[in-house]
Amino acid sequence: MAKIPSEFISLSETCPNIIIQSDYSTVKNFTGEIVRGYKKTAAYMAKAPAKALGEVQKVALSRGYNLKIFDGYRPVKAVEFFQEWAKRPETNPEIKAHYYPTFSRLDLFEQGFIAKQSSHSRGAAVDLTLVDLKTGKELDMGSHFDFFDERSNTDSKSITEEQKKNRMLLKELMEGKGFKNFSQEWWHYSFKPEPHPDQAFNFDVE
Ligand SMILES: C[C@@H](N)C(=O)N[C@H](C)C(=O)O
Ligand SMILES: [Zn+2]
Repeated sequence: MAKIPSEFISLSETCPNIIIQSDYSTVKNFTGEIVRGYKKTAAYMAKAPAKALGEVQKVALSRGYNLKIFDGYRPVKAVEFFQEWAKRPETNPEIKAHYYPTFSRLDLFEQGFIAKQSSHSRGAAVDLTLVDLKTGKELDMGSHFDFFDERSNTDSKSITEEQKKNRMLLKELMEGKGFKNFSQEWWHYSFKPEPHPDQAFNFDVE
């Protein structure tokens, strides 16, 4: 049984039947490695944001969509792992082409796509998308999760009207329950006010 601090709760508890796709607990992410601190497919957040996400899910379900979570709470050790990874030389051109074709690893921090002190570690942020209940498929957002490029900016001019509409639907649902979008990444939302603004956590996702 996972040992989770009392300030946190599993999103599976506050959001019944939520879909969790934890790429960081696999090698299928921008580092090409299992990210430090991710021990299984699970997602946690601080209690207030987790409950607010449950409210988002209720509205989404009533409109024919479920939420798919890519990441919730992120241990400090994972953020450190990202920084160590960025200092290492490029090794896999396929991964680079898939996740950050136009930037170097270090650029990703300088450009703001990856934070050195992340609201994910404070339990306030979530990376997510919408899934159509009828088809079981993700809505087309015009770029995939963790595609670090201008195209992933929420108001990117390089996407279709349909993709823009899908991003705006996610934004409307999230903003309706107290989350704010990070304009550089359509999938990243932080709950405001943060319940633990001065505390970064470091327990494993297990
Ligand atoms: C790495 C990406 N999924 C993300 O969450 N980026 C924001 C800026 C963060 O690292 O907090
Ligand atoms: Zn994020």
